[in-house]
Amino acid sequence: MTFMTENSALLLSPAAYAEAVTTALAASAAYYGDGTTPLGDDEYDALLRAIAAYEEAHPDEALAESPTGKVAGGAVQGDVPHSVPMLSLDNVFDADELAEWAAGLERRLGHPVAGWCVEPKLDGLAVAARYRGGRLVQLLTRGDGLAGEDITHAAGAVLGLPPVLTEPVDVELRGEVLLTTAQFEEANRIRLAHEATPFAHPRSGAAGTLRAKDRPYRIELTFFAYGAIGLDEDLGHLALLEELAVLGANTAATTAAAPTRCETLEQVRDRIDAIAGLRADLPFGIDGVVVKADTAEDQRQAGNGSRAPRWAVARKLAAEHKVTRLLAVEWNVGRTGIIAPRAVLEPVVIDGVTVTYATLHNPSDIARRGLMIGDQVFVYRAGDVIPRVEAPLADQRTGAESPVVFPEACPRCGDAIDTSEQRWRCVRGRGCQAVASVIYAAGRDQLDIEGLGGTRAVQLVEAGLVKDIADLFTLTREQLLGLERMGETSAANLLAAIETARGAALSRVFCALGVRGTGRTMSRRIAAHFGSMAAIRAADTDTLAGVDGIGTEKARVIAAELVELAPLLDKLQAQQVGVQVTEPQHEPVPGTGDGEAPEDGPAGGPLTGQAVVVTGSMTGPLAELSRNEMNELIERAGGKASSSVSKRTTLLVAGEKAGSKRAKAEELGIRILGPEEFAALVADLLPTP
Ligand SMILES: NC(=O)c1ccc[n+]([C@@H]2O[C@H](COP(=O)([O-])OP(=O)(O)OC[C@H]3O[C@@H](n4cnc5c(N)ncnc54)[C@H](O)[C@@H]3O)[C@@H](O)[C@H]2O)c1
Ligand SMILES: [Zn+2]
Repeated sequence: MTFMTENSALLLSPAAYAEAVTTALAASAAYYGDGTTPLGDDEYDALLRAIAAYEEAHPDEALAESPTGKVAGGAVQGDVPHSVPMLSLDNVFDADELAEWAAGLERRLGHPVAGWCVEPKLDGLAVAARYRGGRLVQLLTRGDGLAGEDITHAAGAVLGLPPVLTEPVDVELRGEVLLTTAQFEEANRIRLAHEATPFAHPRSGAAGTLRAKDRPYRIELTFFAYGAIGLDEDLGHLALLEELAVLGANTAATTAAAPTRCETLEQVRDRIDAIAGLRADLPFGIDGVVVKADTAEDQRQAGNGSRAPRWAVARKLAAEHKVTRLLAVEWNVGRTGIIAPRAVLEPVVIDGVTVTYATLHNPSDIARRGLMIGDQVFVYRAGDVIPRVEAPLADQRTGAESPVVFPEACPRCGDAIDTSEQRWRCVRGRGCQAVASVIYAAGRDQLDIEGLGGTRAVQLVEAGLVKDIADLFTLTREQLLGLERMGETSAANLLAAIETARGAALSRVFCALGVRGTGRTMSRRIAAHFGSMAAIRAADTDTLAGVDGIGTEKARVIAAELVELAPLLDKLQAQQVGVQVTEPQHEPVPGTGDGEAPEDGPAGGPLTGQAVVVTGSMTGPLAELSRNEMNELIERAGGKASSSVSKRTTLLVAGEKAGSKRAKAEELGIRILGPEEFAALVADLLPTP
């Protein structure tokens, strides 16, 4: 398919236009049929906008079967005529379009709208439920809007749609049938137990379930009423909803996103924002917020178009489900030895965020969903949840897909995998991590323990002497001498190096922990911000987010890691590691948390107020310093170290072979010093060799 981009799509030829129409019709037929469409809703909407734009530019070429202006895009039919047409809704995509739409409505009315109702746009299927004498006699789909399909057989499984109303009235209820999140999960549990393919997402599950006739199992759905025919015609919309609830039907009034009366457009916008904010926590999916003129009088006066009423509009929210390709499955070993699969995706933007990875929970999850590498998959992301792969679009397979390869040995240490539980685990458990974390912690930019390289780390872990980095500090000479190829001298040297590490700066000890999302720079910032390990441990997510460069998301990860690391941190504290306060203390400066202001470090140092970047190789007194040590030096001197040159950079230390950073600094007129000049500037702070 040639068409894919959002919003910007243009159809350039009659052939492209015809292809787009065919694609849209096929997608709609699948969407309203069994829900197996290959397109995400955003893509479908963009496709329709492109088709409409082409038709506006070339009115003579418009095809009769075009979806433009038709309920359900003209792709579905029905054989039971509706009492009153079941219409769709016009869409707006932002606050400006909403204001424009409202102004148009008020122009048409010739007076301001006498109050609005704002309610969730439930992401399911529209149905009409006919009651005679208070008894449910027929359930219909929307179909093409004029006639629907009879789905009365499904009524018994729909919660909120009473078989008998509280009053013996003749009425037709209209509303949405959907699978709540819990019903969706239960549905897929049931489907898998019956060896049926899982539903790709809740809406398609609802569509399939309503139309299915002879399933050997029952899947429960939920109804929300939002309209009726045959009640008092002078009821405003909110009053009508109340009446429906009295009759026994479920309405959105029972939810956190309850329909709300708004007097002004500003209140409407606030309520839309509020409902959008609730979205991730609602127990069912919404794909927008519906704004309706509330009074019956305004509705009558505005009237209906052929596809949609003129007194209501849907403010669409970004889709939470997107279709993309599963490129690979990665296997990551966690701290406790859990081996977890992760989906690598063709990058896809969901609600403004580019998603490249998604969780797959555990190996059986992959098997259960029948995923294959190369599959088109539905990916779900809402609010702060970790994106997850919902299901493959099995009917989109080309034959080029390949099975997901499950690891036979631990991807980190190569030892065996314990597959007896749902979550796989390296047989070494935490020990699997131990070697890697000891090597990392002993590294030059962390605890800098000379003589503790890869081989030694493996030896120590295998001998059972070291399970985590705290164990290093209780090693004895006798224990070391018991190891192969360990003589008196090496043992003494190693113990001495470990003893030095006991007094390492807080930033280095923190860095040695290998907390996810914190490298050297971040560790220095955290250490400088809090000043002690106790203060870091006491910090909650909000406090952590106050550290320059840590967003809320990262703060949450760090806080969670610190909780997980508590036993290790206790051990380190007992060993007096990282308790020495060697970090420059500093109070966060309010109002300067813009990411680049040189705010860290003690006042009064030679680099106070300077934003410093180092490039090229250092010579002279600085020759021995790693880049991290250079950055530590800059911060000790009151400056702020950064790795890239920007307008805010005030000083570049350029050594030999300085390249593009130097050029950029020259271009920006930034002060440049050679290593020797810089060394002179900070001479008092240089480590004594
Ligand atoms: N992915 C695809 O292939 C594909 C194909 C066809 C349609 N679609 C999606 O469906 C949309 C068009 O479908 P549509 O015509 O059903 O229109 P719609 O979903 O944009 O809006 C109209 C429908 O909203 C529903 N609705 C939910 N809550 C409501 C409330 N509180 N008050 C009134 N109505 C409410 C009703 O069912 C109504 O028929 C497209 O914008 C697209 O996102 C997707
Ligand atoms: Zn392992």
